[in-house]
Amino acid sequence: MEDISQGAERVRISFSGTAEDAHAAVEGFTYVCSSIADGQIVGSECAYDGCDHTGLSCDDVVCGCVGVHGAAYKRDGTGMLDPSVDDHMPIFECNSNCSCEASCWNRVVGRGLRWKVFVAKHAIRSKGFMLASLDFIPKGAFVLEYAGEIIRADEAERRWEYQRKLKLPNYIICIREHTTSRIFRTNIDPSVVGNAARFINHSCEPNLAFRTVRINSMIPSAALFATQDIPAGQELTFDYGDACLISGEDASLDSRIEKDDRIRCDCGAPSCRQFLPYDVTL
Ligand SMILES: C[S@@+](CC[C@H](N)C(=O)[O-])C[C@H]1O[C@@H](n2cnc3c(N)ncnc32)[C@H](O)[C@@H]1O
Repeated sequence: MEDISQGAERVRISFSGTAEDAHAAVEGFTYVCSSIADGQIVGSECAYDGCDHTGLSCDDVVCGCVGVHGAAYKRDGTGMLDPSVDDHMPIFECNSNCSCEASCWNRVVGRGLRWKVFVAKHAIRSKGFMLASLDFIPKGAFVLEYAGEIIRADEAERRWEYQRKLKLPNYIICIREHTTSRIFRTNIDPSVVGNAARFINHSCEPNLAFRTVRINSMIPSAALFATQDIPAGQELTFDYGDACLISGEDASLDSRIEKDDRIRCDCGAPSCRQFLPYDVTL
């Protein structure tokens, strides 16, 4: 096992395999625990007000954060998503301006990785590396952020075109949040600067799903939560078509692309859609 994590990650991320495999996995990328945005991205400097009740736990009667934005987590301090809350709603966690305790139940993604995960070569060669869990992870738990460079749409398109021409693996995801009046789009590229989430493969029947979580700025963290109980040793997957946080929209994307550009999906799920979802807007 070779450690590829950055010191600030709360749980060690290790690689199982040969030293050569470990080297190949981490070659050419820098480890970060959460996404980084350059100065051109609007909102990266915008910290919002925190709550003010030193030493107390937050509840929606006294907490400004939860009172304004609503609560998504159970209040029992386990960090689990509350299943009764609409899973399309963005999450606002207590942030660095809040005076509540570090153990506040509304701080989950902000506290970082809690489970042990590892990178390994996938048994199916075409899938390259994969990420799997060393721990049992319960349904509703935060697993890890999809961290990388936050880039503008034109830069995402340029990078994607480059990767497509060279037939390189695609790591860029575009998260879309739909409101009644507009769509907020966040492009994340972990190709060169990223964390262990860049090793997560697609599955048409995944065990993780995205939620957008705002902590210290209006730029969301793309946080992956367990959608089912995940036994220790199981591969972690998400649906590449689900980065769009509105149900159903990705279904139309496959029919609008060139046949040559499609990557055959080897997820092996009974409902496999045969090709990896593809975002034509990149
Ligand atoms: C975000 S990367 C995932 C990590 C990648 N396997 C690696 O070795 O770094 C996405 C790439 O992994 C491969 N991939 C992911 N899921 C796959 C699947 N279900 N079937 C086949 N290839 C897959 C494709 O090459 C895709 O472009």
